Amino acid sequence: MEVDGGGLAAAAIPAIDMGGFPGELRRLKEACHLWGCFRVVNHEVPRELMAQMKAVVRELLDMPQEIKRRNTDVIAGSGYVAPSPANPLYEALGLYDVGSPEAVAAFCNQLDATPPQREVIGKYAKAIDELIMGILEKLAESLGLSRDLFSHWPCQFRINKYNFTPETVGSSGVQIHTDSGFLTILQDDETVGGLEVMDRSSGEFIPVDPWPGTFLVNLGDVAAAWSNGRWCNVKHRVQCKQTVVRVSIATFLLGPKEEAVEAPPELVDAEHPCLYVPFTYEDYRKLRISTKQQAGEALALLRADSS
Ligand SMILES: O=C(O)CCC(=O)C(=O)O
Ligand SMILES: [Fe+2]
Repeated sequence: MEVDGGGLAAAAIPAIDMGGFPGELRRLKEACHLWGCFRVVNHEVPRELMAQMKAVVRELLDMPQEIKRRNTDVIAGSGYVAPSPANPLYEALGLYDVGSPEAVAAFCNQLDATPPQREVIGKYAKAIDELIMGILEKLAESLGLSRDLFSHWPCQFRINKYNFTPETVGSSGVQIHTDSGFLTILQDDETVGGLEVMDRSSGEFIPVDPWPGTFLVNLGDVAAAWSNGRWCNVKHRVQCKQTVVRVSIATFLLGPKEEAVEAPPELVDAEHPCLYVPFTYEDYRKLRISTKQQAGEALALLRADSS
């Protein structure tokens, strides 16, 4: 696949060539350790499908509020998010469990999606699932693990719209947070910037410039715990910098549905004692909501050495 050149900032965040393995393993490992995020380039999701999905998402988000409100929560916070006093510029639609044909059909029915829109959503879900599987395989390999460690973890779509206007330049579209799950595949806006990730070494926010045809992968809190602290959960936010509507599509690979999140035994030894007590993703999600700690701080409550 052809990849357009990235901007200066895109060069700072590691770009991983999906066609470049096993050569890319060392850079992938470093990206997870130092950044908790990376761009994936040269992947197999067709550019045309990415564009079609963006168009469908814009159409759905442009529907009247009374229709969007039918997209109700399946798990806490998974459905429609209306603009609020805390986040007046932001709204989102959500689909929990992208891998379930029933869940996809329910989402499409709620929003009166047309047959062509349904077809695009279905194709995109399949293509992203394959991309996730490919990335997970490489992530496991980068740690010297080869087993299929992540099968049947549910995925959630969230399609985000930022209603940026001239008056809102300089304000926040989404506050600093980490993603709660294992990893996120983000198709950011093709032209409108605003996403920023924290450089852990300096604490500074680095702009993630649009880079059409690529995805940004963010590691979340579950990945930090599962890897026994080898990987970091990237802090990020969205700032209003331009006066144009910004649209992004996030696919979250959350965590195991019923079993506990815990580091595989290969990642625990005398030099790397187990950092976190086992926890279920659902309990962790509730903990983040109840403590209002959205930037990974809630993980500290699950430290094995906390009394
Ligand atoms: O819109 C973006 O670029 C980022 C969205 C995000 O961080 C999220 O949905 O968790
Ligand atoms: Fe996020």
